[in-house]
Amino acid sequence: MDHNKAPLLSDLHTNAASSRAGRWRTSPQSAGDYLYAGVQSKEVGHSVTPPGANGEGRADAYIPLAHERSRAHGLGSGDIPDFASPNTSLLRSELEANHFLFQHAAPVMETLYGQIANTHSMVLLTSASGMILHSLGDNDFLEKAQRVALTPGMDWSERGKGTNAVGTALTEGEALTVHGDQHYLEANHFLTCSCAPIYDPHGQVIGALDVSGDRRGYHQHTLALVRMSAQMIENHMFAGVFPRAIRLHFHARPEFLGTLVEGIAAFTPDGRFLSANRSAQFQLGLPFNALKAHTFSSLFGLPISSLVEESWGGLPTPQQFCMHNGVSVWCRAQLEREPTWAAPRSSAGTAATRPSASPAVRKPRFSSLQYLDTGDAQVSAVIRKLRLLSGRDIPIMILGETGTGKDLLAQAVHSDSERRGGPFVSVNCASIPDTLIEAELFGYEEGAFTGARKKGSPGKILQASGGTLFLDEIGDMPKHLQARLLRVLQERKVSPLGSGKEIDVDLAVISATHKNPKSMILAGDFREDLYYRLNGLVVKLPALRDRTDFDFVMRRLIDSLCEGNDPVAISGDVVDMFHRYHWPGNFRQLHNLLRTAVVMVGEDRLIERGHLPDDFLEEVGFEDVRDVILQAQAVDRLSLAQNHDAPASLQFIGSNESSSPVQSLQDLALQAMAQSLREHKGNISAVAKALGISRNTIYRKKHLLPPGLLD
Ligand SMILES: Nc1ncnc2c1ncn2[C@@H]1O[C@H](COP(=O)(O)OP(=O)(O)OP(=O)(O)O)[C@@H](O)[C@H]1O
Repeated sequence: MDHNKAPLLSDLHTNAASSRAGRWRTSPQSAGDYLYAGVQSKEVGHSVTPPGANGEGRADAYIPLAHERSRAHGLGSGDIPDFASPNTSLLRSELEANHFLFQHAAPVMETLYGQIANTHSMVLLTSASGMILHSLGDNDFLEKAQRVALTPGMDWSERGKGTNAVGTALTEGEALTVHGDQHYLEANHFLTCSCAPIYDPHGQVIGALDVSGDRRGYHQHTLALVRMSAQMIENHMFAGVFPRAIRLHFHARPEFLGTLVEGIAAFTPDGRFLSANRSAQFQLGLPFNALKAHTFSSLFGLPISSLVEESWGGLPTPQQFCMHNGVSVWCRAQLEREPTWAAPRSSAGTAATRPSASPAVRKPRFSSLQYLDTGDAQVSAVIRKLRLLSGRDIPIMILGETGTGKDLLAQAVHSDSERRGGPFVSVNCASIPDTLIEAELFGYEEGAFTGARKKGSPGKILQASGGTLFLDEIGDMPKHLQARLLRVLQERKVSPLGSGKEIDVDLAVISATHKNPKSMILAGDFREDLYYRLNGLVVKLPALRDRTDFDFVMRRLIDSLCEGNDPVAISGDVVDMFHRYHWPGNFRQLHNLLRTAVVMVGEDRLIERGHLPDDFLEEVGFEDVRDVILQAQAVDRLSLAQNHDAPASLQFIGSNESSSPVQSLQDLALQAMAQSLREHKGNISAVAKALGISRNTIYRKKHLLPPGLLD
């Protein structure tokens, strides 16, 4: 038989999708499986555990096939192996060629040897061709080993020695044990050998790690040790190979991050797959070659920029991602070096005034739930709920003032869902004239009405089939169309205007409104049945003024607006003003304001009061006065409650103190807040109620209040 045709075990596996022979038998049910799978034994056979007892019948299959290949190589089992002295010049050139492997393997071999010392065995490193490059071993066994040529420079390929752990593991691409008489050559029957192939970060077998010993000293844990050590070598090699890569470390259980069994995958700064270690391949359920066609976002459903954003600036906390196969894993990202487009993450508070550390050329903004989860507790809770519903096609209704990011959130839900490959079709029910909305939504046949386009139009609902339909400003949908929409949602069929036929549609529906749907129902403007059809989950986005991550989102917006120019900082005065303002237009307003300011800043790259529009400054000024009046009222309420003769603020204004009344009123208001906080033991809602001010006003004054009152 031609040895090239000699069968591999992997040939027998119908779902062996990998170039790494025989490795991919099944996809993981859970990434946690790898905790065990990564170290499990593939024992060919020995006298303690009978061949085949270790699952899948594979052990039985190795030996006959390997023996068949050995015969095909022209070997006879009784042959005396070639124990001639090793060819030193060949060894030298093989060592040079395998310098990278040797460098990473040598320290691991030492550690492994430490584990097996005094067990009459030795540790061997071989090249991909099966030549022994390095050996460490017990003296008593070494002598015997030398007799069977377990020394550097000797060839242990299947072609040279027939079935043996090194040769067979390299041929099958699988870790395995060959025990006693399972060696093809009788001369090797006194051995027990466990070997794992070593893969380089490009997915190629570059060598093998082996523990060989006297068969009487067999221990069933040896293969697991060898396998783990090979993985250790592979993980070491991984680190320095992709200098500009983004490295992702992941595992189903966060406590396994940073351990030997974590998955490691590398991506280019624009998200292309570079490499993955064994655990990563196992967890992703794809072999190396199949992964090459993937990107970070096709595997993790997120743009790589959001990962950079999350992980930049120190040791990031692990984040939970859902992989393409539905398995959820904890991830930590490491940047080998800052990609030119990475925007540094700033923290909340004063850091918001800091400019980026380097020119921030960001990729276009992406939409994903992860991207939007920037630290505000209410937003995080919304995102948590949406993640739980992901993939269930439960209708979602997003509430929130104008500009709070309802549209962006809907896009994020879509791009994190299994429908992300399908269309995301947005219809703004408020911006389409009543007369056209029906045609726009349901489509029309050619000539269905005057002004209709020549060839007709499929309509937004049909366009969204296979993806997500986003009905923005659903509260503005004309009532007569609400019934029609309800029918589409119930029956999942659409009938274009002027056509008698009904077409099946398959879509997820997200709706949004800045209005209060319940009040609209009460007022008779919104059909209750449609509301209940749309509100599988209702989530509310907070107003910008109420967000506790204001500083972070502001900083991120500024960074994205700098777009490759020098970074821009923002003065403390402006930040304070932003904190005081109530932002009726929310993100949209902040975005517009900052866009102008970033263009207007001079060479000192600092946004100051003068870079803000006059009407905005006027409004802030008005709000400041209103704030003072509110605070004065709060003080008065408190003093009246304490039976003072006259309201404290009025008493004060009537006195002849020289300091500014505005400043002093603020002090009084602060005192009132502090006192009330003490009385209500820090319960902000109770204080807000008692003083007649918003909770947010209290939060905004946090930095001016005595420490410990508001923690
Ligand atoms: N979390 C965020 N970070 C930065 N920008 C945001 C964020 N959310 C929204 N934006 C920006 O604010 C603007 C308004 O967002 P979006 O259209 O999603 O709001 P909306 O609530 O749907 O508004 P409307 O109710 O008026 O339709 C967009 O430019 C969007 O990119």
